Amino acid sequence: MRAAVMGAGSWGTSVAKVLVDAGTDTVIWARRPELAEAINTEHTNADYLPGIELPPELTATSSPVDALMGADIVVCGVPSQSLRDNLVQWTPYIGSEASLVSLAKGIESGSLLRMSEVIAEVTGVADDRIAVLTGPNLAREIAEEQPAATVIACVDESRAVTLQSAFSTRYFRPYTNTDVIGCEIGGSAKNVIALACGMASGVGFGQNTLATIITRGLAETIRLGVAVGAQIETLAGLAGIGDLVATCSSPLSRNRSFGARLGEGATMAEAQEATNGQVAEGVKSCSSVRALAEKHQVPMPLTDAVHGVCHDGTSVADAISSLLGRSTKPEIYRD
Ligand SMILES: NC(=O)c1ccc[n+]([C@@H]2O[C@H](COP(=O)([O-])OP(=O)(O)OC[C@H]3O[C@@H](n4cnc5c(N)ncnc54)[C@H](O)[C@@H]3O)[C@@H](O)[C@H]2O)c1
Ligand SMILES: O=P(O)(O)OC[C@H](O)CO
Repeated sequence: MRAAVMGAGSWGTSVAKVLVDAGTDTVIWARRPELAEAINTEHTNADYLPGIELPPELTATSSPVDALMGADIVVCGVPSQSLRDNLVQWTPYIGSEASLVSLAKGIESGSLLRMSEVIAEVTGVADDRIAVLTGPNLAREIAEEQPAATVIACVDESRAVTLQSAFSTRYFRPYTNTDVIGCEIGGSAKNVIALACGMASGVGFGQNTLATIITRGLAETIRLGVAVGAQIETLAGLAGIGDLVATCSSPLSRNRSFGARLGEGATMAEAQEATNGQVAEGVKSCSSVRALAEKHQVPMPLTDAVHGVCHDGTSVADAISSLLGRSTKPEIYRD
């Protein structure tokens, strides 16, 4: 097995390390030649994972063609809104039998497609060769080899099992799932809910508020998931509640950190600084998740509130008042 990890940000680099540690021959593509050089010679990626020693077996290149040639597994490790443009460049060099694995947790703006749908549309690859890797996986903790589980989802269960083995290490434990939709909805929605948790924490609210947002965030994620064909069990698992809890609770989360700065009174530009130049997917995906919910007539009040703060100039205080001012309802409802 040979893997190409396309994207040398924090998660692409951690996943490349996992693959090498799992015994999979791996090359990582970095946009900047100097980063590829640093990975090859110093075995570090100081911008994204400072202090982490990468395995010497991991090779890097700034040529997407060199990375993709002969790869059995192509791991898509760039942010959601740049995946389409990158895939257009990569497609001619992707092998006819290769598995494509999406790492990105977002919904494409405009098209409202999930990342596996973007991959299928651009590359023309059939669904049974497209997989998603998602779960409670903060990149730095995985790079530090802290134990964690994840999900590898593919409609072709046997391909998911093959990939499971390519990504299995003594610290990283993948479970298979055939519910690609549920895994992608869980991964995209949790970033938006983590922004809300960050805002609450930035304002100074404690654990009751956070638990309320996580639980009601899961409720609206399940409503959206069910409307687009996800299984509730998936959202009750690692790709749903698991990732939601990790992202909403950790100061390592870029989405939570971004929200926390907004809750403290920072502007959007100031909040961006809290992520050290790394992507906080929920900032853009709150609009596409909201649009997807509107398309399916699914109420997502927390997502609406986050969208209002990030894109409509609503203050965090007004967003909170408006959420608490909504009419009372039963805990469980579907419409
Ligand atoms: N970091 C994590 O803990 C983590 C964990 C699981 C999933 N993810 C998801 O993985 C995806 C990638 O996130 P990340 O954490 O590696 O992000 P990052 O910001 O750390 O790195 C993004 C990488 O993509 C590259 N990039 C950015 N824009 C690009 C473009 N237009 N064309 C080509 N390359 C571009 C950057 O140079 C960088 O190498 C996101 O969807 C994120 O939600 C992240
Ligand atoms: O840092 P975040 O907020 O992008 O979250 C990282 C991962 O998705 C957690 O599983």
